[in-house]
Amino acid sequence: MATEAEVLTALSQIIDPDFGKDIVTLGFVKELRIDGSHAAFTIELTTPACPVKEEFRRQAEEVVGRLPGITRVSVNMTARVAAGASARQAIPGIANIIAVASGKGGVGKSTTAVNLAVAMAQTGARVGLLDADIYGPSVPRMMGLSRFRPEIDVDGKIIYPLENFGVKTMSIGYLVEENKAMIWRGPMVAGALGQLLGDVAWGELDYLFVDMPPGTGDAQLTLTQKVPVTGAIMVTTPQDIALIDCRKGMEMFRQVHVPTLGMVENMSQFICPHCGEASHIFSEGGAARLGEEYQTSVLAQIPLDIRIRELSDAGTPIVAAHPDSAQAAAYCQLAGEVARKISILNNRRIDIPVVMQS
Ligand SMILES: Nc1ncnc2c1ncn2[C@@H]1O[C@H](COP(=O)(O)OP(=O)(O)OP(=O)(O)O)[C@@H](O)[C@H]1O
Repeated sequence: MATEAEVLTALSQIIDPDFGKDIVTLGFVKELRIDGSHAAFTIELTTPACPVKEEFRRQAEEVVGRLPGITRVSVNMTARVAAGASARQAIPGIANIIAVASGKGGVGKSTTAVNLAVAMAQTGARVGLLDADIYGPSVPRMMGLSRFRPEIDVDGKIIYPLENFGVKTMSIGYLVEENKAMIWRGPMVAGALGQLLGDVAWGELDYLFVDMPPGTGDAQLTLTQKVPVTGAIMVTTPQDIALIDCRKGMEMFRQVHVPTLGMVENMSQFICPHCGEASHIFSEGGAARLGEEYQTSVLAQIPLDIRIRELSDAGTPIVAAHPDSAQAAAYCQLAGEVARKISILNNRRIDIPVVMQS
């Protein structure tokens, strides 16, 4: 019969590529039990969106299954998302707040935020989406919730988020007529956003995405200082004018010590639906070059695609409407990359205990 120590030694051959350590040392292996020839254990990852989740399961079954005396291996894959340092102090229950930002307007920031949030929720993570784009809130429409109004408790102190596609959402668009918010100045915007964060019954969330207002003005700066952000994602198109503004956005985050998790190159290419040829309508390669300069990477390239636009307009993000499409796969890749980057960031801040639970 194999011993627990032998199973752990076998499992210590599995290396997490992001942390550069084996999964036993990282404390991922839990609840190990050996019952005759049956070995059962849990692998607890740092995110349910882990891109190598299935690979870990396969390797674990293989290395333990090879041990003499073991004929059956049961691996239970779970995840516990660690809280980012800033988020941990600020809003109880919300582990990580991620700003989805763009230097330039109209580059597809909201479309990206919405599809990213839905893709992340599909992995089993607990996800919220805060529409902080006070001047042009798009989340209600893109999430198919524009006809609904949130419940507010009798004292007017707690606002309940509206949920669709597994994502809890809040938007100024649910509460204020659009043309009223349009004329708000920076401090009012920051005040309203503070309220949307603090007074909303978000519950327990692994990731709260914030669809930021476009640009790098005062309102954005105040917001990044007010909201305890774990990291920021910059959405850009590949054209020079958008990249110049993207650079300004990254500079702004640098100033307020918010790490940039990476960039999303939206509308990166257009695939002709008739002949299948790819055209780089907004140029190519620019985001990668900017990424090198800022020591950050392009997390995903999203094509310019008519269905992405049509489905956003219709209130069913493509990730929910066609989860098996190539377009949805690009957003799922983005979700995996974002989760990875956050895990790496939070792992640097906390000491992972090397304690086994049995
Ligand atoms: N990859 C894409 N393919 C096709 N259309 C897209 C894509 N991304 C965004 N769009 C469309 O481009 C328009 C602008 O997108 P979106 O509202 O997401 O941009 P934004 O950067 O959030 O804008 P704003 O500056 O107004 O906040 C929308 O009509 C949207 O449907």
